Amino acid sequence: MTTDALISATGAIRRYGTFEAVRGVDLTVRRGELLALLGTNGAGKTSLLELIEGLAPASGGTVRVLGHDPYRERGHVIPRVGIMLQEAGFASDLTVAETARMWAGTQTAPRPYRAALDIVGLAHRADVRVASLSGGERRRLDLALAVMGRPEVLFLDEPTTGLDPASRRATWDLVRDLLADGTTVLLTTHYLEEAEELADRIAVMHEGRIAREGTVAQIVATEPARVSFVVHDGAGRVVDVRAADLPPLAGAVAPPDVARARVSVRTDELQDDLGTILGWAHERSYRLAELDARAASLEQAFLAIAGTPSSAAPIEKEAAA
Ligand SMILES: Nc1ncnc2c1ncn2[C@@H]1O[C@H](COP(=O)(O)OP(=O)(O)OP(=O)(O)O)[C@@H](O)[C@H]1O
Repeated sequence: MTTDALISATGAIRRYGTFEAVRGVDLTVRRGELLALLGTNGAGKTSLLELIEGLAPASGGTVRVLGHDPYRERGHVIPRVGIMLQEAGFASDLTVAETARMWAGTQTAPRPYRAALDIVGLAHRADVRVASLSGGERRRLDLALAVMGRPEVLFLDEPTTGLDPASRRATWDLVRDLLADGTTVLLTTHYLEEAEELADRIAVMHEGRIAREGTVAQIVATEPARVSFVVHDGAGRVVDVRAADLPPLAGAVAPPDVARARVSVRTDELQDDLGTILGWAHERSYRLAELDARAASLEQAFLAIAGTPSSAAPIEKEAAA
């Protein structure tokens, strides 16, 4: 993977009337990587994606795809990108094969249309009318069309919504194959597992801004780890421990919580504080039953970002500008 950016947004803004849905976003997707754009409903993902796909002009800032303005220089960009929108408008009275063949006719150097249907597992439905496809099969037809022209850059807007687990995994395998072939992918999804499986980097959008960006490890590192346990004595009886009985924990972000004998600690220093707790238990010949120590999950980090109220300062700054 080289470091050149095939997609970049700098201070990108999208307004609907006076409402600013995208509030000065900086984003880069490098050649050959997959960036997953996450965010709560209404965070501005689709509004941003549409700027990058060239479907709408930016109200401010700069957007570049393959070195071009995707809206004003659409003719340079479109032949080199594949777009899988959330809702595709197929002619429902055409068959799958007719739809694919027609789409292939619009591409510069398409895959054979049957090969495109084959890689999404839809070849056996070639003669079925689009109107008769299931929701998941339509999604796969969308994907077949998006990859038909062997795009350098692929936009996937919630590609596995409505797919069963097996089809979802098959789609992930296909995306991995495309990445291995050097395709650059910008993906939006509400499935955190999908982002963890596929993404080189993740950007979490919140209220029109990129709230956090990085690898999964970098994003979860910003959230405290958790340790929880129930203290037993040597005879296996539950010991009624209080928070004040525990040793000082250097990384604890809040006092330990004790609920129905289960002690929970949130800490920024998992290894050190776990060592302290184990030493404390050992000295007292306690057993730590149901001991669970784990780093933060992507879901935890996501929920923490989603629960953050609108960052007042930057918005006020914009209003004053
Ligand atoms: N055409 C429009 N006119 C006015 N407001 C709009 C328009 N399209 C979107 N919005 C608003 O802009 C904000 C961002 O919407 P957007 O669809 O980009 O969010 P999203 O992150 O893609 O959400 P979801 O996950 O629900 O698809 C929302 O508050 C939405 O109501």
